[in-house]
Amino acid sequence: GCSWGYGPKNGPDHWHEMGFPIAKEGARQSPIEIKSQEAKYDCNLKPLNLSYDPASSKSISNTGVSIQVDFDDCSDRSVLTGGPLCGKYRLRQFHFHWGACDGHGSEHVIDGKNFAGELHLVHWNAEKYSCFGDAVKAPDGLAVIAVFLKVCDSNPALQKIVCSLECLKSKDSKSEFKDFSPCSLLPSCLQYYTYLGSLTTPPLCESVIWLVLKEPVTKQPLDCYRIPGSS
Ligand SMILES: CN[C@H]1CN(c2cccc(OC)c2)S(=O)(=O)c2sc(S(N)(=O)=O)cc21
Ligand SMILES: [Zn+2]
Repeated sequence: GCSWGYGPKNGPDHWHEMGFPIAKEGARQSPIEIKSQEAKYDCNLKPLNLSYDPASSKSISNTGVSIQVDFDDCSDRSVLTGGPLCGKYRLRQFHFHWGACDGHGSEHVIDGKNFAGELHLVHWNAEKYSCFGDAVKAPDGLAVIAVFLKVCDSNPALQKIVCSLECLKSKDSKSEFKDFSPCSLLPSCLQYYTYLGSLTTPPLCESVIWLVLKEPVTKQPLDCYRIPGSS
């Protein structure tokens, strides 16, 4: 069909001919390969400051291309400030990218290293833009924290997410997902690389300030959950 995904006929190499020319013509397309030796230290950058209210988590859903947890972003309940950011960015959702095997799955690559998966925490600049739809079209509209995921035997924080996958086997299924603190998914060290990029999926808008954490977290195998309809 006409919907994009990650298969041989609808994957990233086809997105430019599926209505998203920016995939080929864009100036700041993500993901990128980060070469740590080429990164420059910037003394003007501040530490990331996360203030998340677990009560603002709402639901978990199978979007057909990912597993996503949505948050109440009608007020400043869960916000990101600091780093390179001007103003407060509200947490809207987090979601995952992973592969069919543990050797690959992350979108960003650091010094040639692929990780088993990657967690994205998506925030939008609610100080400057009146709604998410406006922010996603602006060059400083979104800030996404990327966290690399490694395979391990167990990760209690992820356990709650994996357990809820049982009833999310079909595309567009959704269930309630309350009192979850995204901080539990983050590594202890919040050192990061930052660059100006885009959404890594259609519509590939060039509106993301990327914050890629240097330290990965460990996750249990998610590859037993293939997202239906994504290939
Ligand atoms: C399907 N995936 C995207 C969904 N989005 C979306 C939803 C509605 C409208 C819209 O543009 C008008 C974009 S999104 O902005 O939440 C994000 S963030 C992101 S990633 N992997 O770069 O972190 C991918 C997507
Ligand atoms: Zn993502």
